[in-house]
Amino acid sequence: MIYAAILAGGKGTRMGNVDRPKQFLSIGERPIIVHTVEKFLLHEDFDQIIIVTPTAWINYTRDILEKYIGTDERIVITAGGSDRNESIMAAINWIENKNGLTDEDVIVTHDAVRPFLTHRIIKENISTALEYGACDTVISAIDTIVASTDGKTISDIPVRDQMYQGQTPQSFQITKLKNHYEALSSDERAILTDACKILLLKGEAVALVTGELFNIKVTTPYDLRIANAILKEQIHQ
Ligand SMILES: Nc1ccn([C@@H]2O[C@H](COP(=O)(O)OP(=O)(O)OP(=O)(O)O)[C@@H](O)[C@H]2O)c(=O)n1
Ligand SMILES: O=P(O)(O)OC[C@@H](O)[C@@H](O)[C@@H](O)CO
Repeated sequence: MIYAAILAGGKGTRMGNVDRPKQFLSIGERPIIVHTVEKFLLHEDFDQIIIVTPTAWINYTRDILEKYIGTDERIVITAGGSDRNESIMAAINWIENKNGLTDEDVIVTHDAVRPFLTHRIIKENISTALEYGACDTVISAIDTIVASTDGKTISDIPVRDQMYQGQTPQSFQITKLKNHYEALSSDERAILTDACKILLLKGEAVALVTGELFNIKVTTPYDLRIANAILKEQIHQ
């Protein structure tokens, strides 16, 4: 089976003083999450599209999806977790409880606040996860990456042509992701800001899928302005 997990379980604190989590703010005439869910519904490969949201926002999520998209039997809405990876695991738990898990099952995990992903990115995530067991959507680093372990002086400047910026989707053979996540210590889990590192910590290979510069994550008020500009540009293309 091929599943999508659309990660909308966050609070959006970096968006500042808004009346709802950022995934429900609008770009153009529609909430960000509606733009994102629509991209997945346009893909016939998905057997189920699991949207994880904060418990208090489950009914609201159902209402806005019905208002803007209508109903679709592939859509499931369930409560997210305490952090991004716990939200992914909440989606996997839903799958296991409903359908069980086999080693052939793949999940495409995606930030709900990245509404500009493309059909090609989704297609390549599915095929690459089926072939390699795990993949990450990335773009080549544009700026030179500077590392600092003390936050005061530079500890490293890696070779830029070996550097990439992580985006999403991040896609996996489900049993591989689940088994490795459950084997992590709490210290290992605490440093994670994505899901691919779960596999790396356990020595697994993670393949690259090429993203797009416009596949941005809407995190701050500035990103919201950029996202509206990207939407306007795409509408007029
Ligand atoms: N417990 C969580 C935390 C985050 N996310 C999702 O993961 C994506 C990327 O995370 P981020 O941009 O950090 O979102 P927030 O955690 O909501 O933002 P902030 O850190 O500003 O609070 C978002 O779509 C967010 O909804 C999630 O599903 N469950
Ligand atoms: O939750 P944060 O915004 O801190 O980070 C999320 C990002 O790591 C995630 O969206 C991808 O970029 C992973 O590569």
